[in-house]
Amino acid sequence: MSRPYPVPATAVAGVRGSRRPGPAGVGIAGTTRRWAVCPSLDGRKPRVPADRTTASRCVVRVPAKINLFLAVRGARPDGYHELTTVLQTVSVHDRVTATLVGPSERSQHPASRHRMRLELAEPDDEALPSGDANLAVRAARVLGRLAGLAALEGGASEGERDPRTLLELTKGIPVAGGMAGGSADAAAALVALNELWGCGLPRERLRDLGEEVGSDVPFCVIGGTALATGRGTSLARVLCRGQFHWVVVFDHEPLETPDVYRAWDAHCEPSEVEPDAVLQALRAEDALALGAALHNDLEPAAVALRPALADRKQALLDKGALGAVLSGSGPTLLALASDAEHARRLADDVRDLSAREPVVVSSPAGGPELKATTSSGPGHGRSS
Ligand SMILES: C[C@@](CO)(OP(=O)(O)O)[C@H](O)COP(=O)(O)OP(=O)(O)OC[C@H]1O[C@@H](n2ccc(N)nc2=O)[C@H](O)[C@@H]1O
Ligand SMILES: Nc1ncnc2c1ncn2[C@@H]1O[C@H](COP(=O)(O)OP(=O)(O)O)[C@@H](O)[C@H]1O
Repeated sequence: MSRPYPVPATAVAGVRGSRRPGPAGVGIAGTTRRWAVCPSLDGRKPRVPADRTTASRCVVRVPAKINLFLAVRGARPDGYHELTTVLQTVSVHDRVTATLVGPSERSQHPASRHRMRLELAEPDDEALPSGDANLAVRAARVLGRLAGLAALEGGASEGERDPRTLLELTKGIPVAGGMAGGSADAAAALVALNELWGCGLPRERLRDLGEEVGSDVPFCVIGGTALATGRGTSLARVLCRGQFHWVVVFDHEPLETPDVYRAWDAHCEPSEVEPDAVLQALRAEDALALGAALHNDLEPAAVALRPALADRKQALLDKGALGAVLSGSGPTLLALASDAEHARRLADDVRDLSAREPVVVSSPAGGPELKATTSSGPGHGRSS
């Protein structure tokens, strides 16, 4: 059993101000928009923009993440673990579509956005949780609370004809695979609904809100490459030159993140390894050096739960990967190739390692992207 990691009071105190409305006269976006004060369920008076939002449908494409380096410094008193990790987005994507549904003259009226039900479309993957257990729905509630969307809180309906916000998820990222699929959907939901509901929050503010939903969500909101500390939510951007090419090897069964951290508690000790070699390799666009520097302290914990992962990782190295590492809490494994062509050959060579076909991806892959906005309301009705 490892010793608890001493955490400064500020680190466990909660989200930086995100539950509080801004000071009088300052909107949540910190801009000079006009604001209307709306009642919220818990008596606070968050502010929402009183502008006329015209979007009726927003589609956001969001990439998965991998951990190029992950050191666990110890268990914290709040149930999390203190980390140092280098995160990067990769070209495996989910898509989140947010649509205003209902009688058009009502759902398109700005006031309707203040009292609206939230619905998650039937997921196409049965491994996906429905309702509030889904991280995209949780993210929507966090933003809805800040924006004063009272009906989102209780989900109360005044009837089928009420306008509502429909969230639809199209999954490309494996569920519970260590690639932050749920967190990516939460990040995409924040970006899509920020647009759909006309909140006008800057990306940095959405990033801070993400902390209320999960440790990986703030990174998924900004994307790219970052060094994260604390429970994974204190982020600093990292310079990465060029692109890296990977083979992603999936597993047939998911691994749940809390189980892997519990296995770390049982089997591992805090480590002092630092990410300097990874950071240097990213700056230098040096795949060989990056392969040698890949590191994940959660690997022995995941292997304790799923012993076959050790042999699979060794097989990737034997087949010529520059390096191989568990993605986050696993069970997905990442094999680094020297270029795109090497990645394709490697993927062919490791086809037999798991039941699901390996995929070739590149990194970094940017952040959540607003792919389409369908406009409605006076003078609109077009897609962009
Ligand atoms: C391991 C990592 C590495 O990036 O990613 P995944 O493999 O899950 O993608 C993260 O630390 C996972 O982040 P995320 O999946 O967002 O975790 P959260 O929802 O915040 O927490 C789920 C549970 O994981 C454990 N947890 C998570 C983060 C952390 N720093 N310490 C922890 O001990 C806690 O038991 C927590 O209750
Ligand atoms: N939209 C979602 N997509 C995937 N998983 C989700 C989602 N919402 C909630 N989850 C749950 O979150 C947990 C972690 O899933 P995910 O983020 O995909 O993996 P990981 O934490 O391993 O990166 C799983 O138990 C999954 O059921």
